Amino acid sequence: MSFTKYDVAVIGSGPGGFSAAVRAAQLGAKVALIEKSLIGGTCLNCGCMPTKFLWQSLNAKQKIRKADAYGFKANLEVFNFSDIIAKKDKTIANLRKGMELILSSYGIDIIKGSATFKSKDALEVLDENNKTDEVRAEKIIIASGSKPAVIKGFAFDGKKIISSTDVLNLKELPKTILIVGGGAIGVEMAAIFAGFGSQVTIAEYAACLMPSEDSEISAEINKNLQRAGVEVLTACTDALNNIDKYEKVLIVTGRAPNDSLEIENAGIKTDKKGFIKTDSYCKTNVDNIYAVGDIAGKNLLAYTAQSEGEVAAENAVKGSLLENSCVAIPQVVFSAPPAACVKIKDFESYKNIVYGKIPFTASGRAFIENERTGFVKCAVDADSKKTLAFWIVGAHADELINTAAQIIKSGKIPSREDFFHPSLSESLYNAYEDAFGKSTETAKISGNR
Ligand SMILES: Cc1cc2nc3c(=O)[nH]c(=O)nc-3n(C[C@H](O)[C@H](O)[C@H](O)COP(=O)(O)OP(=O)(O)OC[C@H]3O[C@@H](n4cnc5c(N)ncnc54)[C@H](O)[C@@H]3O)c2cc1C
Ligand SMILES: NC(=O)c1ccc[n+]([C@@H]2O[C@H](COP(=O)([O-])OP(=O)(O)OC[C@H]3O[C@@H](n4cnc5c(N)ncnc54)[C@H](O)[C@@H]3O)[C@@H](O)[C@H]2O)c1
Repeated sequence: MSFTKYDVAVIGSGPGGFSAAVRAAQLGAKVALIEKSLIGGTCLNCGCMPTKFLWQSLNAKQKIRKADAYGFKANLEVFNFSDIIAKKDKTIANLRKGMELILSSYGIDIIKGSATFKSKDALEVLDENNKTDEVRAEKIIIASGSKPAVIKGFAFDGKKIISSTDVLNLKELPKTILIVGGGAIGVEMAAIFAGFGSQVTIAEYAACLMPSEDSEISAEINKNLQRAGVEVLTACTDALNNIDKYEKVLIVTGRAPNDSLEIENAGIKTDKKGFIKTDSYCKTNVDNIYAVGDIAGKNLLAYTAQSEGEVAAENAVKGSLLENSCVAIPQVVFSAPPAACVKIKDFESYKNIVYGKIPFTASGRAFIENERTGFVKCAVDADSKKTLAFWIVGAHADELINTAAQIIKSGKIPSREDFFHPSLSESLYNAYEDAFGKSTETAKISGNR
C-alpha cells in the first residue's frame, strides 16, 4: 500500500484538532488533518454552536416579549420551530465553510475517513467507500473527542430516547420532554425547550442541579427553570422508570471517549474510563503522540481543547516543553438567564476568605436593560485583598465572566474607575466592595453580605 508521510497528523477536526493543525502549519510543518465526519467536530456540529444558536433564538423571543417596555407594540409569538432549526443549520454550515477556508489557506491536507493506529507512527484511514489509505507521520496529535454516554438498557433510538445530537435536529417542538441529567447540557436544553413552549421535566441524580457548582448558583438556576415552568426533580434515581408519558426522553448524563482508534497498536495508555492519559505538555506515554481536548478527559470544554491543541502543536513541531497551565478557567452554563463562574486554581488553599454579593436590581444598567434577575457574588482573600472567584447569574453573565477572569488573573485590586458607567460590569466592582461592607449601591439595611 502506498502512503503519504507528514510531519504531523492530527485525528479529529473539533476545536482541539483544528487549532493543533493550524498551529502546526503556522510553524512550518506539513500537516494532515483526518476527519471521519463533518469539519468542526462536536463543538460546531452538535455542541457549543448549535445550542448557542437555539439559546440566542430564545433570547430573540424574549426580547420581542419585552419590547413593550421600550414603547413598541410587538406580537411575534408565532414561530415555526422547523424554521429555527433550518436557520441554525444554515448558520452552522456557514461557520464550517469559514473553518475549511482557514485550513486550506494553510495548505493542510484534509483526509476524509476514520483513522486507526497501525503502529506508533502509521495510521490507516478508512473512507466512506470502504477504501483504505495509509498516513505516516513523525508526530501524531489525537483529538478524537467524545460522544454521549449511554445508560444501560436505554440505548439511543433517535426517536423517543434521544441524545444531545438528536435533540438539536428535531424538526418539531416536542409537547413533553423528560431530560435525564441536570448538568450543563441538561440545564441548557431545559431552558431552551421550556422557553419555546415544551412541557419540560428535568431529573438529576444528585441533590441539586449542576451539582459541581456553587450552591447559590445552583439554587438560582433551579429557581429560574421553575419560573419558566420546568418540573425539576432532584435526588432522582428512577427517572427512567416511567417514560411512557413523555414524547421525548433526552439522556444527557455525561460523555464517553471516542475511543475506536485501536490505540493499543501504538501502546497508548488510558484511564479506567478510556480517556487518554496525558502530561502537562499534552503528551501521552508514547514519545511522538499527543492527545488533546475531550479524549484527554480533563475539562471537556471547547476552549480548553483549543488551548491544549495549540500547546501540543508547539511541542510536537518545535520539540519545546510548553506547559498547558491555566490560572482560572471561566465556565458558563447557558440557562435563561446564563450562569457563570471563575475561580483561581488553588482556591481551596485560601483560608481567610470574605464574600461579597450584589443583586442586579442594584444596577442602573440592568434596570434600563429590563434584566434585573440574578446577582454577582465574589470571593476575596481578606489578607491580600485580591479576588479569588466570581459567580454570576443574570443577563450577559456569559460575557461578564471573561472580565471577571481577567480581574482574578491580573492579581490587581480592582478600582471604581476601571469600570465604565453605566455598565453591567460595574456589578463586579460593587460585589468586590460589598465583601468589605463598602458597597455604596445598596441600602444599609439590605444585608446583602
Ligand atoms: C450539547 C453540547 C453543548 C456544548 N456546549 C459547549 C459550550 O458552550 N462551550 C464549551 O466550551 N464546550 C461546550 N461543549 C463541549 C465541547 O463541544 C467539547 O468539549 C469540544 O467539542 C471538544 O473538542 P475536541 O476537539 O476535543 O473534540 P470534538 O469536538 O468532539 O471533535 C472530535 C472530532 O474527531 C472526529 N473523530 C473521532 N474519531 C475519529 C477517527 N477515528 N478518525 C477520524 N476522525 C475522528 C469526530 O468526528 C469529531 O469531528 C458542548 C458539548 C455538547 C455535547
Ligand atoms: N456551556 C458549556 O460550557 C457547556 C454546555 C454543555 C456541555 N458542556 C460540556 O459537556 C460536558 C458534558 O455535559 P453533560 O451535561 O452531559 O454532563 P455533566 O457531567 O455536566 O452532567 C451530567 C449530569 O447527569 C447526572 N446523572 C448521571 N447519571 C444520571 C442518571 N442516571 N439519572 C439522573 N442524572 C444522572 C450527573 O449527576 C450530572 O449532574 C460537560 O461536562 C461540559 O464540560 C459545556
